[in-house]
Amino acid sequence: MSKTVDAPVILSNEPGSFARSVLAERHPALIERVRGAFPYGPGQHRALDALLTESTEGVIGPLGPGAPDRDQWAEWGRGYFGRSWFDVPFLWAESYFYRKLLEAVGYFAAGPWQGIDPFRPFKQAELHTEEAEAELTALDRLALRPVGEQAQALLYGSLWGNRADLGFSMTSGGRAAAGAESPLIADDSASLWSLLPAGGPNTVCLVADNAGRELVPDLLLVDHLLRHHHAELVTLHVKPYPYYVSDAMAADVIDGLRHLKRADGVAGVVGKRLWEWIRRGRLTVRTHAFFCAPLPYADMPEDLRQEFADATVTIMKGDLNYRRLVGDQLWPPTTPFAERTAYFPGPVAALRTLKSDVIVGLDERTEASLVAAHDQRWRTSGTHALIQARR
Ligand SMILES: O=P(O)(O)OC[C@@]1(O)O[C@H](CO)[C@@H](O)[C@@H]1O
Repeated sequence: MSKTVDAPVILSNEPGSFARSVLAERHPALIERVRGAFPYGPGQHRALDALLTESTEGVIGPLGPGAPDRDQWAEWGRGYFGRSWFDVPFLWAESYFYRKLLEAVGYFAAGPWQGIDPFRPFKQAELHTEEAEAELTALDRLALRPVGEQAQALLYGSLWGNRADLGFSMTSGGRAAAGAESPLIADDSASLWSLLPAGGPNTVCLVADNAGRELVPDLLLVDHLLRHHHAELVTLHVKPYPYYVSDAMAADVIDGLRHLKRADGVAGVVGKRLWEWIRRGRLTVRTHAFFCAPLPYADMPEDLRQEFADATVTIMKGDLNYRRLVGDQLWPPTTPFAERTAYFPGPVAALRTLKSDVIVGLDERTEASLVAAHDQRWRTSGTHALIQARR
C-alpha cells in the first residue's frame, strides 16, 4: 500500500506546465474557433472578448444575474472569485471557462441561441473524416474474426477513440490522432472482462467522454457487450450541456447512431441493432448535472452514487473522467489505482489516453522507463494509454 494521503492539487500557474498552456493557449484558440463556427452577433462577440480578457489577464467574475445555476457556481467557486484564473484549481478553472463560454454565446438565455451547441459543427465534421470512414469499414473484416478477438479489438477501439478529442488536437496539431498506437502503460483488460462473464446478469454504466470519433467506437463496444450477453443492460451517461469542446450529449448520441445506421456493411447492421437495444430498454441514455460539475467523483451526489453502486461495473472514458475519478492532483504515479478509487461505490474501470499530468497505478519499472524515454511528455502527449480496473 502506498503511504500517500494527499498530493498537490494541480493549478495553472506553474510556468511551462501543461495546465498553464491550456488556459493561456488552448482556451483563447477555442474562443477563436467558436467565433468562426456560427454567425454570432455583436453582443456575443463582445461577450467572447470579455471572456478572453477575463480568463487570460483578469480575475474570476460571477455568472450573470439571469444564469439559472448562478448560485450553484457561487457555491462551487467560494474563495476563487476575484482571483486570477491561473491560481485556482485547474479542474475548476477549465470547467468554469466552458460554463462562461456558454453564457457568452447565449446557450442558456431565452432567445434564438438557446440550446445551440457552439461545438456541434466540430463534432459533426469529426464523423466524416477519412479515418472515421476507415474505422467503420474495418468492422467488416473484424466480423470475420473469433468473438473474443472482436471483443478485445472493440475495447481497444473505444480506448484509442479517446485520442479524438477536439480540445486536445487544437494545440497538439492533431499529432496524437495519427500514427501507430504504443503499448498500454497499464492493461487491466483481463480483469475488466472477468467482471463481465457472458450470460451473467450484468449491468454496465459507461460514462462517455467525447462525441464523434470517440463515441462511435463506444457504441460499437456497447453493442458487443449487449449482443454477446456480457451485459444485459447498459446505461450510457452523457453530459447535460456542451462541455470541454467535444464532450458527448444526447444530441451527439443521436448523431452517432444515425451515422452508424446509414453506413454500409457491418456498421449499418450495428447501427440498426443499437436503435433496437434502445427501443427494448437494454440500452439507456442518461445524464446528470454532476457530469458538468467542477468536482471529483469522490463528491458525487447520492442519486448518482446509487446508480454506480447498482452496476456490475462502471467504465469511465477519457482524460477528464480519469482526473475526476482519481483526483486532479499530482499523485506519485505508483499510487495504486484501487487505493485512489476505494471510495467508488462499485467496481470501476478507466479507459483513457493520457492528456494531462495526473497518473496513478503504474508499476515502478514502467514509470522509470517512461521517464527515461520521453521525459514527462508521456503524461500529456496523447501517445500513451491505459486500461485500469478494480473490483
Ligand atoms: O476528457 P478528454 O476529452 O479525454 O480530455 C480532455 C482534455 O483534453 O481537456 C483538458 C484540457 O483542455 C485536458 O486536461 C484533458 O486532457
